[in-house]
Amino acid sequence: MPNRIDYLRISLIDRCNFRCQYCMPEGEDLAYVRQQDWLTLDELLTLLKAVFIPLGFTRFRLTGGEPLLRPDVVEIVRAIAALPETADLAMTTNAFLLADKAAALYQAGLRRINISLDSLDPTIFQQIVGGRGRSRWYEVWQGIQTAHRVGFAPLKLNVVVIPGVNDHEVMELAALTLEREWHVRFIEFMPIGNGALFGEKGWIDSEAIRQQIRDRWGLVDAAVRGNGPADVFQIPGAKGTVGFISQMSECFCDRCNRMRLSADGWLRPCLLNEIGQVNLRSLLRTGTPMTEIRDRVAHLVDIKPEINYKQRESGTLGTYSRTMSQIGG
Ligand SMILES: Nc1nc2c(ncn2[C@@H]2O[C@H](COP(=O)(O)OP(=O)(O)OP(=O)(O)O)[C@@H](O)[C@H]2O)c(=O)[nH]1
Ligand SMILES: C[S@@+](CC[C@H](N)C(=O)[O-])C[C@H]1O[C@@H](n2cnc3c(N)ncnc32)[C@H](O)[C@@H]1O
Ligand code: SF4
Ligand code: SF4
Repeated sequence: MPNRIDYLRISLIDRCNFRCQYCMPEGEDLAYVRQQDWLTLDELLTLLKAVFIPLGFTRFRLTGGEPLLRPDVVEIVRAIAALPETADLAMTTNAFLLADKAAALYQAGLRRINISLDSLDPTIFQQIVGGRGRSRWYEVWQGIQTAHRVGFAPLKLNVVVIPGVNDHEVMELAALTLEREWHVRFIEFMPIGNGALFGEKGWIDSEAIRQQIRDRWGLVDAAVRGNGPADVFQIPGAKGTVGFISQMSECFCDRCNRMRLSADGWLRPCLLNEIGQVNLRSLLRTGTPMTEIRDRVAHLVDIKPEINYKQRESGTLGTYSRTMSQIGG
């Protein structure tokens, strides 16, 4: 029985205020989508109401680039949260601008937020996210604290583990869950965004990290689940959980439940396979009847199992014309 495809990751913008080494390294020349090519709020709502919701999509995640750079992000949240069919609305952000925006986002109806935090050391953090001067770790930490205070729950922290860069911090990051109701997820580095860095260092198997945690504190299965691919565990007695997103060492494509919509309206059936993409913005703007657009998307949903990524065994991925920041992770 194929999985139900009901989760849409919506990238609001392909720009970012960070330059994470593993995603959009400094110095790399990226062609950004022109602002007039962004799907407008009206176009996004039209697609949700007339295409995605009728096809059974009810769970939505706003991502980017950095979604908080999108000027109308609060209005977008309010509009999607107000749709009666929305069963879940979440955001993935680097949290640099979150301290100022957390309350407005919460009031607009956002309840769940995943934040990238690759290091607890401001110097290492700055090395990972790029930029000079005072580390931007402090604003991010402030953003996380504010989100917690405002009431976002579950609050998840995403850590991309880069061998030789932040892997020595894994235990300290896992320890955040002991006293706080936070959910720390370790993500295996994927070779999309910075092939050179990946080539040198590769990824660390989730099981190796689990074993370190098990040896120190013990580890049991946790009941808390998200919509995504994380396997979730808990240190006995901890308030939060530790999750593992193991796209390199373990395959979760057989439970894939999602598609991705880029800021300029390209619908992408699989993160790691460029086959089958369709430009919904262009269909919309050329007046294609909504029934026809819906049929095109319904067809993609039907054939998604054939498109889903299958080259995992080789341990390498293809070359991609769009990187993670452009797709939304
Ligand atoms: N290969 C692959 N990786 C994914 C997929 N979905 C999420 N990921 C990875 O998991 C990371 C974190 O995802 P999030 O944006 O936090 O979303 P999520 O894990 O789906 O969210 P929850 O609903 O909270 O479980 C992404 O940046 C990717 O690295 C997917 O479909 N395929
Ligand atoms: C592309 S970012 C967009 C949202 C936001 N800017 C952020 O960083 O949370 C979404 C997620 O992709 C992850 N990511 C980016 N490049 C990656 C890579 N090469 N391998 C694994 N995860 C990656 C990030 O860590 C982040 O959790
Ligand atoms: S991971 Fe997120 S914060 Fe880092 S460069 Fe990519 S889009 Fe920006
Ligand atoms: S790689 Fe493709 S098929 Fe596999 S989980 Fe990610 S989006 Fe789904």
